[in-house]
Amino acid sequence: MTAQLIDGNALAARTRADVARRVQALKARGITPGLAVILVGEDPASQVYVRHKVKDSEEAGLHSVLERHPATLPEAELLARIDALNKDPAIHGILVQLPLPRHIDSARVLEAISPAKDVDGFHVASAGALMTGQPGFWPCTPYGCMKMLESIGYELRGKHAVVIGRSNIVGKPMAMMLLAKSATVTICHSATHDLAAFTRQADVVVAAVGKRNVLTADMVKPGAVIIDVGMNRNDEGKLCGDVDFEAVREVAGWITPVPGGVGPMTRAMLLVNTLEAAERS
Ligand SMILES: Nc1nc(=O)c2c([nH]1)NC[C@@H]1CN(c3ccc(C(=O)N[C@@H](CCC(=O)O)C(=O)O)cc3)C=[N+]21
Ligand SMILES: [Mg+2]
Repeated sequence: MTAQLIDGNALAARTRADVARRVQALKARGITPGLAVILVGEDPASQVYVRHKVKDSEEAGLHSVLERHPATLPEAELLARIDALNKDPAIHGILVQLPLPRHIDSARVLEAISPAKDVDGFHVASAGALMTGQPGFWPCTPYGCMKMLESIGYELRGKHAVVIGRSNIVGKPMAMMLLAKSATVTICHSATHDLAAFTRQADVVVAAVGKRNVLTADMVKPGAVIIDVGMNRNDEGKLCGDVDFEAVREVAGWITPVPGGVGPMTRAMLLVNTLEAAERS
């Protein structure tokens, strides 16, 4: 059996088209959704990512502002910029690209963003809202994973979902979203004894570790749904996920590729969150 692919590029394109339609409807009411993206420093990967985010938003008809600051920007100045954007009525979403330079306290910066404009969903208020089932912004990567599961009509209720990874950005919010759909959720991490014993029981595995071949074919129950959040480089320098894709696809029922899986959906969900921030304003 060869797994069916969950095509993140195609789903992201449909999501962006839907956002573009809703943006036009908002514009007809005199509201243009606005996204501010703040980049501190010259990290090459971050420069590529923020350019993508700005391009995506412009193509969907959003107004976007890219703010670039030198790596030496004092934390107080960054906080002052966030304060100004919090008060700017043309801006509905604020994203501070991570990682930040070491002299800046990332947690303090993320907490300075108004929860009403927290389209990354990284504020503690957003995390608390997700955990307690209240309205708030969901982090784009796990939210995109949920949309991928939804796109194949997968019923999570009563299923065993194993999340590998416990970051605040992916693993923990992913577990909360799966739990909200009444899955039985296990969170595995670097201290887990016998990871394979858990993944072999899983109907759904979400791999979000940031290490190649964390999930191999012998660790997968036949027919399981495999969501690969990893973004790594193989020995040839090619982008690859956390899953041993070619071998696992012969066992799994569904699988997301890297590239072309979770990454494009992460970007699309940022547009959705920004649009919804404007709709709520
Ligand atoms: N405040 C903040 N929010 C973020 O959401 C955030 C961040 N900081 N810092 C960096 C990470 C990384 N990230 C990616 C999203 C999509 C792709 C993506 O679209 N990847 C493509 C391939 C890209 C390529 O070819 O290099 C894919 O998987 O198909 C990649 C990386 C968002 N991040
Ligand atoms: Mg990703």
